[in-house]
Amino acid sequence: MKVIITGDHAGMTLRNEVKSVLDELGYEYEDTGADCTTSVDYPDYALPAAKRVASGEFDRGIFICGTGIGISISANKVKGIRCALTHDVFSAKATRQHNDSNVLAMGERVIGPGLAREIVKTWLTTEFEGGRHLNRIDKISAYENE
Ligand SMILES: O=C(CO)[C@H](O)[C@H](O)COP(=O)(O)O
Repeated sequence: MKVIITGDHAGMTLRNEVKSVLDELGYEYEDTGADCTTSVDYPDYALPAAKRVASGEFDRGIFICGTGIGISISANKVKGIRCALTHDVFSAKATRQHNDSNVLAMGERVIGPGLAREIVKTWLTTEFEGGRHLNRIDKISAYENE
C-alpha cells in the first residue's frame, strides 16, 4: 500500500510522528507537506495530494493541519475522495469499515502523538465491509458524477 502524507505548518510535528509509524509498519510513503513552521495555506497541500489519491497513484492519504478541519474540507472537494476527520480509535475503525475512507485527517492541535499513532495503525489495517455500506458509497459516487 502506498500512502501520501501532507499537511501545513501546524501539522508538521504530528506528520513526523505518523512517518515513524509508517516506517515501523513498513509502508511506502511520500511526504508532500510543508517542511517548515512558516505559515502556509492548507489547501495548497491538501488539494494536490488528494488528486494523487483520487487518480490511483496512491492508495491512501494521511493529511494533518492544526485542527484537521481545513485539510479535510479541502480534500473532500476532490472527486473520489472520502476523507475522514478522526480523533479517536473507534471512528478510525468505523470509517474504514463503513465509509471506505481513503484519506485520514487529524489535527496536531487536537490530539497527542500516542493517540494519533493508534488511530493511524487502526485506520491502515481495517478493511472495508462492503455490503449495505457499498450502496451508500455508490450514492455518493453517483452524485459526484451528475
Ligand atoms: O487547522 C487549520 C485549518 O483547519 C490550520 O492548520 C490553522 O488554521 C492554521 O492556523 P495558523 O495560521 O494560525 O497557524
